[in-house]
Formats: sequence, structure tokens, C-alpha cells
Amino acid sequence: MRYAHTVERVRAAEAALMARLPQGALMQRAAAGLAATCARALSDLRGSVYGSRVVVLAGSGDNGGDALYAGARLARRGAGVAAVLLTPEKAHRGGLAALRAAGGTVVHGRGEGEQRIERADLVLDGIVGIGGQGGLRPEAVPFAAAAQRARERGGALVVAVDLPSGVDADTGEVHGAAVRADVTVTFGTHKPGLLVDPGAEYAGVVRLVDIGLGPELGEGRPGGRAAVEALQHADLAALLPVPTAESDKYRRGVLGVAAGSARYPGAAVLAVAGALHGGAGAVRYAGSAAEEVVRRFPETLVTSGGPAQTGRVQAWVVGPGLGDGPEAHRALDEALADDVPVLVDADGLTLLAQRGPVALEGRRAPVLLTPHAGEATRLLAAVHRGEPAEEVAHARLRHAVRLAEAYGAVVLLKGSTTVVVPAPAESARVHSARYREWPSFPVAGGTPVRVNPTGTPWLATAGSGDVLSGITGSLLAAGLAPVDAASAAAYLHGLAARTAAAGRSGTVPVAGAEPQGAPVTALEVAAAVRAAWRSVRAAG
Ligand SMILES: NC(=O)C1=CN([C@@H]2O[C@H](COP(=O)(O)OP(=O)(O)OC[C@H]3O[C@@H](n4cnc5c(N)ncnc54)[C@H](OP(=O)(O)O)[C@@H]3O)[C@@H](O)[C@H]2O)[C@@H](O)CC1
Ligand SMILES: Nc1ncnc2c1ncn2[C@@H]1O[C@H](COP(=O)(O)OP(=O)(O)O)[C@@H](O)[C@H]1O
Ligand SMILES: [K+]
Repeated sequence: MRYAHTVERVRAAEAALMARLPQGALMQRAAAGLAATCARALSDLRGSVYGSRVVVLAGSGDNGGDALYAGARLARRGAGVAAVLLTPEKAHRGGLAALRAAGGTVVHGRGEGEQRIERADLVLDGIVGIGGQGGLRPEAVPFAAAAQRARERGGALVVAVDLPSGVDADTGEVHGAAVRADVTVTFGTHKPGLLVDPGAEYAGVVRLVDIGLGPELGEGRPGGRAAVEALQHADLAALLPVPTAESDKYRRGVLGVAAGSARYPGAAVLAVAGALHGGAGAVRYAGSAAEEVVRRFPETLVTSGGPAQTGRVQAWVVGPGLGDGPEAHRALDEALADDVPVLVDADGLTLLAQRGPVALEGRRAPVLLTPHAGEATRLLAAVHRGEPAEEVAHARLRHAVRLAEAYGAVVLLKGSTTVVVPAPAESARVHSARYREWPSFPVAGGTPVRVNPTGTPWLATAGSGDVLSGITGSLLAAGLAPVDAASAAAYLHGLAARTAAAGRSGTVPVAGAEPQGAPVTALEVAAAVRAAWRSVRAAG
């Protein structure tokens, strides 16, 4: 598992650790790790550190201190290091003295600073770290723009110190200008903003430097004190159900799928495709696309009636391609009336938004909502004001938490970074009538939010969401807890798309890297789940 902690937690852990260490020890650990990463990158880029051109952008806090000390270490190895001080009178004194003692220089004036940046091999972004508020301040913007020009020219590598300046450490939100980095060297633990878009996109490849904060952060205990966590191959291998000698199709899980309509039969086929590849022992389909489904997948048990006419299932997927007619309403009602976990997606979410959270009241078994940003907007409009979809996508952690709170449901919010939020505890369940203030992220005392590390923009293709619903439903029917089912399905789905696009299995996701290969269709993603599953088990 990869864990990320909020600024508040990092500060508390840092304070506890610093009390036992000599002053400045943590900063030296951070600077040593940072300089080592930069030295490796410079060696790869130009063959050696000696003679390379490095510019340090240093703000007024300890983030600037880290960058200046790292600059000093690079200068001692023969790099030409120049520092641009954003507020010279407040620059980190120890770091600046170390840089000067190692032969580094200070650049004066904006023009010279920009020129140096544009000619640099490596730019260190130490403008602001976890002490930052909002986007970059105006005085920093021209230097960030110069760094971006240097990157685009293909010359310079931009390395962010702890996190890209201007990115919100706790949420990944970006308000205004921010630095775009190729590599982010982060200290002690990941910050949520490095794992969630848009922040994750600004961060590029993230390298973690261990500075000894682990025990203070509760590492080693399940979940520790993390606000966000991301599954890795080994976690997934432990979660995926594997049949035993005693298994039969019922024990492996029977999933009900209520999807598709005369107008959208394809959604039914795609949801069933995802379900069959997701490992259910059997899939029961209920709806008016029964003929199309059985023609394409003869192994499906079908009825043209609704969920109430279907035999027993261990979980329902309801919504993809249902439309909004009376049959669609009936399918949603009947699925929600069954005392098993229910995943509501697509048109099912639009119908649910018309009714609001009250439609889920009285249910005991879990509900899992899987909206994209537009559907999330509609669901939120039922309880509060509907913010535009772009705003939901831009602040995805916050909005997914709001949705989970408002509907008392597990929420998987799809998009460039898919996030999975656990349902709030019963006591914290808030409904529209009592709604006064939105909860803020992270929910105090809450379980970590899961973020999916395998997503790829190749998934932005019609019907791929239906496939995800099917995979998730299968894992729900197999008995996985909803958060596990949702996050494991998102992981497999992303990996399957990468595998299908690249034409080879086992592709391990690399953050910040350009997508490999060629376009894929939703059905091909479903078919590639098998290869993804194999690669996960091989690694586990
Ligand atoms: N925690 C740990 O374990 C360790 C932490 N370490 C390091 O310390 C870093 C945190 O240092 P920090 O606390 O000094 O804050 P930091 O991020 O440098 O910001 C400082 C000042 O920036 C300003 N400013 C604010 N917003 C701004 C904006 N948008 N745009 C521009 N400027 C802005 C504002 O100053 P003001 O100008 O208002 O006085 C603010 O006070 C952390 O990220 C890591 O690198 C490691 O050394 C070792 C272990
Ligand atoms: N830019 C992107 N990067 C990564 N994944 C994406 C991106 N855009 C969409 N996706 C994924 O593609 C799928 C699309 O689902 P959805 O919006 O429901 O489409 P549809 O209704 O056509 O099936 C989701 O799993 C979503 O997370
Ligand atoms: K920074």
C-alpha cells in the first residue's frame, strides 16, 4: 500500500521526531535525498554532475532551505549552481550560507533569473512546500513560466522539492499558477495532493525520501494515520478472490445486472462483459436487452423482466443504459429493495439524483455509487447546490467525500484520478434536511480514501464505465467489502486498459508517463482484465 498523510499529520510527526534529534537533522536528511536524486538525474541526462547548470528557486521557508542545501551538495560535486531568491531578506540563512560556501551564487533581478532558468539543465523548485496557501504568488509566476519554457524546449528537468509549488498538499487542488515538475522528491511520506489530479499531473514521477517519520505516522498499523492510500500490485493480489476446491458457482458469487434498454442495449452487454471477466460464478441479467446479452455471452442467465423476477443474487449492478422511463425506475426500486449490496451507476444515478438520499433510507446492505463528475454534480444538486462538473473534477476528494456523507454510501468518483470514499459511520450519516455545512476533507477520524494509481486516459472511451461497473459488481458478489471491491476493480480496469493499449501484459503503471500504445475499446478493456489479473497474481 502507498500511504499519504495530511500536512497536519506530517507536522505533528515532524515535531515529535525533531524533539529527539539535533537541530537541522531532518532538513539535512531531506537535502541529502534530494541531492542524490538530482545527481542521478543529471548523470543520466548529461553523463555527469560536474559542469551541469542548476538553478535553485528558493522561497522564504524550509522548502527553500531544503533546495539551497541540496544545491550546495550539487555545487560540491562540480555543478554550477545559481539561486533565485524570491524574498531575499527571508531566504533560509543556513541554506544560503552553505550554498555560498560551496561556490554557488545568487542571481539578482528577474531578467537574469529567467535567463539562467532557460539555460539550465536542472531547476529545483523550492518556492514553497507544505506551508503553501493557494496558487503561486505573482512574484513567483514568471520563474515558474521560465521553468516550463525550459522543459518544453526539452532541455531542463524540473525537480519539485516535497511537492510542486502551488499544488495543495492535502487535496491536489490547484488554484492559480503552479510549477509543473518532471520529478517530485517528497519527504517522509506522500502527500495526498501528489496522488490526486490535478496535483498528481503537476508532480510527474514521485520519489519518496525516508527521513524517519514512519513510526511517528503510525506506519505498520493497518491504515496508520493516512488520509489517502493507493493499492499496489501486492495489495491487489491479496484482495482478489481465488476459487478453492470447495468452490461452486454460488460460492464464487452470483451477480445481478439490471442495465440496458431497447435504446441502449450495448450498455447491458458491456456491463455483463465486465461482470464475467470480474470472476463472478454466475451473472444474472434482468432487462429488455436480454436477447443481445445472451447472443453475445451465452453463459449469462437472462430474464426480460426486472430484478424482482430474477433468482437470488449476492449483489446488484443497476443503471448503465437503463434510460429514464418507468421500467428504469422499477429496476432501480427492485434492486434497492433487495437486501444485498447494490452498485448504482450511470442512468441509475440520474434517477437517484431526482429522488435524493431519501431513496436510500431504510436500506441495511451497502450502496455503492459510481458517478463521473457530471453525475456527481447531479447527485450533489439534490442536496445542495450543484457545482459544475469541472469544479467536481478539480476538487475530486472534497466532492467525493461530500457525496458519501450526503448519501450515506460508498462513492467511487471516476475520472483522471478515480477516488473511492468509504461510507460514513451511521452516526455521521447526514441527510439533506439536516444538512448545514459540508464536511471538509479529510473527515476527522475517518478511514483513508483510496485513490487509484493505474488509471489511463485511454479509458476515456464510451462504455468503459459500464465495464467497470460489471467488474466491481462481480467483486461485490464475491463478498469483498464495497471499498475493496471498488478500488480493486478500478485498479484492474486501469491495468487492463494499459495492457490492451500497449499490447502486452504486466505493464506496471508509471505516474506521469505518457500513455503507451494505441486506442482501446471498452470490450477490449473487459477482455484484458484476465491479463491484468494474471500480472497482479504473478507479482503477489
Ligand atoms: N515537515 C517535515 O517533516 C519536514 C519538512 N521539510 C521541508 O519544510 C517544508 C515546509 O517548510 P515551511 O513550514 O517553512 O513552509 P514552506 O512550504 O517552505 O512555505 C513557507 C512560506 O512560503 C510562503 N508562501 C505561502 N504560500 C505561498 C505561495 N502560494 N506562493 C509563494 N510563497 C508562499 C509563506 O511565507 P511568507 O512569505 O508568507 O512569510 C510561507 O510561510 C516542507 O515542504 C519540506 O520541504 C524538510 O526540511 C524536513 C522535514
Ligand atoms: N482522462 C482520464 N484518465 C483516466 N481515466 C479516465 C479518464 N477519463 C475517463 N476515465 C475513465 O474512463 C471510464 C469512463 O467511464 P464513464 O464516464 O462512466 O463512461 P461511459 O458512461 O461511456 O462508460 C471511467 O472508469 C473513468 O475513470
Ligand atoms: K516545492
